[in-house]
Amino acid sequence: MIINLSETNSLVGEWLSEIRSMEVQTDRMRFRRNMERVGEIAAYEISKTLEYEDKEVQTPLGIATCRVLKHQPVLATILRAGLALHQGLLHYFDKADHAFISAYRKHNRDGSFEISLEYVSSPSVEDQVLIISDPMLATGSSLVKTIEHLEDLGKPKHIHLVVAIACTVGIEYVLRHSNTPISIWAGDIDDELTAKGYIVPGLGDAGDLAFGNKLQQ
Ligand SMILES: O=P(O)(O)OC[C@H]1O[C@H](OP(=O)(O)OP(=O)(O)O)[C@H](O)[C@@H]1O
Ligand SMILES: O=c1cc[nH]c(=O)[nH]1
Repeated sequence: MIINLSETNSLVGEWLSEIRSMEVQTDRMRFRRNMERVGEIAAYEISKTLEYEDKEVQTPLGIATCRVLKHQPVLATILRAGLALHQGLLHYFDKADHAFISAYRKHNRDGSFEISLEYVSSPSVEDQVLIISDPMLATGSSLVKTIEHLEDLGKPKHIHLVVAIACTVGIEYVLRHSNTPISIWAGDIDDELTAKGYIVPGLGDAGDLAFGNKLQQ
């Protein structure tokens, strides 16, 4: 299932316009906060797909039957660009366990790159609903490598990918390579990818915009 959150009229369109805008991007705090907001909305939408159970709650005046989550999802993110989006999901799924994965593009002299995955800290994902956040789904190689690694630690029941901008090529690549049912929640979807793996029109380099330029590795 692929959900483009910009397809229906909502504030997501407003936030995406700021996230993409060269003028507004210079305000790093707004860039990160808008990423959080996309994560918050995705969390709310994903919450409608999860399992619930009744819970009796004592109020000052009586007993209320409330619908509460049956199981908490596991929230995973890819360092470093995913942190703000992850924080948005965490605002809503505030009781969840977390996984952190470091994946970055290691560039070769000829301009090509491989994904280097160096740090993984994760709870068991066996039979869990796993929500992975990463702002950009470009070629899809970072997410596929991350999913493969997490799947080695256990078989999740379902994977939800939360991204700010997804590229159609990357979406197809991820769906082709996963062994687990996947839903992709994208703030918006673009069709073009440059030879260097940047989404067009996209937004630029999400990690650098949120946290500053990094030295090339
Ligand atoms: O779909 P892909 O082609 O794999 O590209 C997407 C990756 O690129 C960005 O990370 P980046 O490598 O810029 O790392 P950063 O978090 O250090 O900025 C982004 O956060 C994704 O992880
Ligand atoms: O367009 C892109 C592609 C990968 N990573 C980014 O930050 N931006």
